[in-house]
Amino acid sequence: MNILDKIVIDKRREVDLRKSLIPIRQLESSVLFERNTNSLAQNLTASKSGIIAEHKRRSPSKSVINQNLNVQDVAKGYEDAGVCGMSVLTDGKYFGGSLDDLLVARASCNLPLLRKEFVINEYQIIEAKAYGADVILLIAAILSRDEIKQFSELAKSLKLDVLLEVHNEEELHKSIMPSIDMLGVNNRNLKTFEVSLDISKQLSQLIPNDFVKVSESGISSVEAIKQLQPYDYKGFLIGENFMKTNNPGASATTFIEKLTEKNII
Ligand SMILES: O=C(O)c1ccccc1NCC(=O)[C@H](O)[C@H](O)COP(=O)(O)O
Repeated sequence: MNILDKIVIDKRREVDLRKSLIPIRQLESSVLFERNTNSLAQNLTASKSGIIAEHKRRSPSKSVINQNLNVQDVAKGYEDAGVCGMSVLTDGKYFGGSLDDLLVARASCNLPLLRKEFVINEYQIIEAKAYGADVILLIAAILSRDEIKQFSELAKSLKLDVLLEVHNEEELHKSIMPSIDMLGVNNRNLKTFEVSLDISKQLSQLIPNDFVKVSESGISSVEAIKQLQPYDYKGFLIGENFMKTNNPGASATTFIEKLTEKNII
């Protein structure tokens, strides 16, 4: 069994447990549920750098990345760096994240926040809103077309942006629908962990222009952004490259400065 299948099996158990502990009506009565959300898609369209910076302690492909930081400092640092949005991993077992991380990030900055999660149930979308997210991730590899439609329409009804993630042509074709705001191409194969920017390059021409294009994973230099820009990507999701340093915010600042110095943006 590949890692993605394992994550989904664990996630189904986890969501059933969470549902039994905190009913939907309780999530819907939280203060943050009433909050006006910020659009990441709009920020990316207006931005030059397009950086979405991630909070990621560990991952199945790299094991430990950084366990010594606090979410508040990371969120403030990313905001000061001028990134367009922040991605917060909320999976505990495989990434060391939590919904509390999302809550702390929400309290620490005004950036649009992406709940980076393996969404397999509507409940997780209501949770995302209740814990301060502005955007949800839907991963085509683990969802049917009907689920993508149902989940993205629910997210839109809650005024959340939807980032739909694909890794190949088949996933892309099953996912195109009006309730998606951004199409993310993951350069990492989530089953084998192989990473290649060529995936973003190959799939870009198949993505209709009505979607904001985001390239995700394996971006570790400004040269990678330079390579991807001709393919019309407006967003670049970067995790490990910032999180492996002692100060991810400073690292994001330097990265954006380099993009300007080298006339990439
Ligand atoms: O990062 C992993 O090892 C991973 C494994 C299995 C499923 C998802 C995984 N990562 C989620 C992500 O999409 C990345 O955290 C994100 O794109 C940032 O990637 P990177 O800049 O390479 O840290």
